[in-house]
Amino acid sequence: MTHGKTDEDISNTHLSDISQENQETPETRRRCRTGSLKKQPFPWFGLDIGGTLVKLVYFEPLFLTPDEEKKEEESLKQIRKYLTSNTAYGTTGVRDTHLELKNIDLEGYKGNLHFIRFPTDQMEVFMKMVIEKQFATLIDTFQATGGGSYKFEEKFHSEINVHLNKLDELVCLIKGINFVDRHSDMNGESECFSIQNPSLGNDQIVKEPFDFRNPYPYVAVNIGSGVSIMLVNSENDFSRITGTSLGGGTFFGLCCLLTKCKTFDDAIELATHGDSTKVDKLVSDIYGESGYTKFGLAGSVVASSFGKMNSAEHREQATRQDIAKALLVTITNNIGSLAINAAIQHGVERIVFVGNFLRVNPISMRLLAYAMHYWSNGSQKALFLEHEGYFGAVGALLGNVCGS
Ligand SMILES: Nc1ncnc2c1ncn2[C@@H]1O[C@H](COP(=O)(O)OP(=O)(O)OP(=O)(O)O)[C@@H](O)[C@H]1O
Ligand SMILES: CC(C)(CO)[C@@H](O)C(=O)NCCC(=O)O
Repeated sequence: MTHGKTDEDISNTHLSDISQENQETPETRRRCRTGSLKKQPFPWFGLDIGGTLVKLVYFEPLFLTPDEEKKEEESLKQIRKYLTSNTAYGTTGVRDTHLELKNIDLEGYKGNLHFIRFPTDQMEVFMKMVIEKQFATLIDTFQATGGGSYKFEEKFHSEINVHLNKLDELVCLIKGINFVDRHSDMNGESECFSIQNPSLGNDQIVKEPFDFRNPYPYVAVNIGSGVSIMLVNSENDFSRITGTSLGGGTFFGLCCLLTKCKTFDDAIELATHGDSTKVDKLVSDIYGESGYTKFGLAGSVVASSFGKMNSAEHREQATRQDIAKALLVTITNNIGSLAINAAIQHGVERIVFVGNFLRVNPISMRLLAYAMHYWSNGSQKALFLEHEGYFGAVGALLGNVCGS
C-alpha cells in the first residue's frame, strides 16, 4: 500500500502538465519553436527508463518525399537499418517484433512503430550503442520518462552529451494507452481484450476482443517493478489513487532468491508447472473441505499465502515450481485485491491492467480476471492491452518538448 500519504499528496494530473518537468536547454528551445513533433528532426524515439526495464519506442518513417530522402543523412539511414533489421541488440536488448505496429499515421507521416526493451542495469551498453551508432550526431535530446529519466539525466549529459527531456511517467502512460488503442487494430487484432471464462481451472487463456473506444472512467493498474493504480476520468484527467511496493520486482526478486532462477521468463516457466496449494494454506486446510461458509470463504480460497512453509514436512515436499507458482499467486492476488477495492470505491466498472509483469504471464491475467469477476459478483471487468509495458515509452514519443 501507499503508506503515509495524505489526500493532498494524491494530486490530479492533466495531460497538459506533460512538459512541466522539462528543463529546457537552448537547443531544445530552438528545436521546438514550432510546437510540433513533425518539426523535430528524425529519428523519433520515446524512452521509458523504469526500475527494471528500459523501453525504447522507435518510429520508422515510410514513404519519405524525394526531397526528404535526399536530405536523410547517411547516419540516419544506418540507425534505421540497425534498429529495424535486428531483433536483438547486444546480449540483452530485444525487439518485440510481434508488437510492431505497421503503417500507422503520426504527424502526417506513415511509418512503423518498433518496440525494444533492455534491462535498466545495462544502461552503459545502451549509451555505448548511442555513441557507436551515431544517434548523438542527429539528436541531442531524448524524450524520456520513468524514474530513470531523473536518475540518469546527469550521466547522459556528462558522458555522451545527450539531454533527457523528462516527461511524467503516468501522464505518458495514459497518453500512450490512448494512442496505441486507437492505432493498433491496423494489424487486424484488438489491442484491448478480456479473458473468457476466467474461472476455468487451467492457466490457458482465451482472449475476447474488447471495444475500448469509450472506456472512461476506468482504473489503470500499472504493474512494473512496483504498482501504481490510477483513476482515469478522461484522456486529460486522472489521479494516482494508490499503489503498492509488492509488484513485478517483488515476484521476480523473491523468485530468484527462493528458486535460484535467473530470468523472468524462467520464473514464469517454473510457475507454469507448479502447484501453489503445496505452499499456501487454504481455508480448507483450516476449516475442512466445506470452507468458512458463514462468510462465503470457499475451501479453495487461500487463507494464508506461504502459510504451509512453517512446517519442515511441507517445505521438503514443495518444489521450486510450487514456490514460483505460490509467489506469482500471492503477488497477483494482492494487486487484484487493491485494484478491485479501488474500482468499487470509485464506482468504476473497467479495470485495465498493464506493465511488463504481465509479459508471457497468462497465469496472472487469468487470476486477475477471475478475481475482478468473483469479488465484484460480475460487475467489474478486468481488461488487458497487447502492448503491456510499452505505453509510457509511446507517451514519451508523443509528448515532445512542446507537447503534442
Ligand atoms: N525480461 C524481463 N526482465 C526483467 N523483468 C521482467 C522481464 N519481463 C517482464 N518482467 C517483469 O516486468 C517488471 C518490470 O515491468 P515494467 O517494465 O513495466 O516496469 P519498470 O518501468 O521497470 O518499473 P517501474 O515502473 O516500477 O519503475 C519486472 O519487475 C518483472 O516482474
Ligand atoms: C515508484 C514507481 C512510481 C516507479 O515507477 C512505481 O514503482 C510504484 O508505483 N511503486 C509503488 C510505490 C507505492 O505506492 O508504494
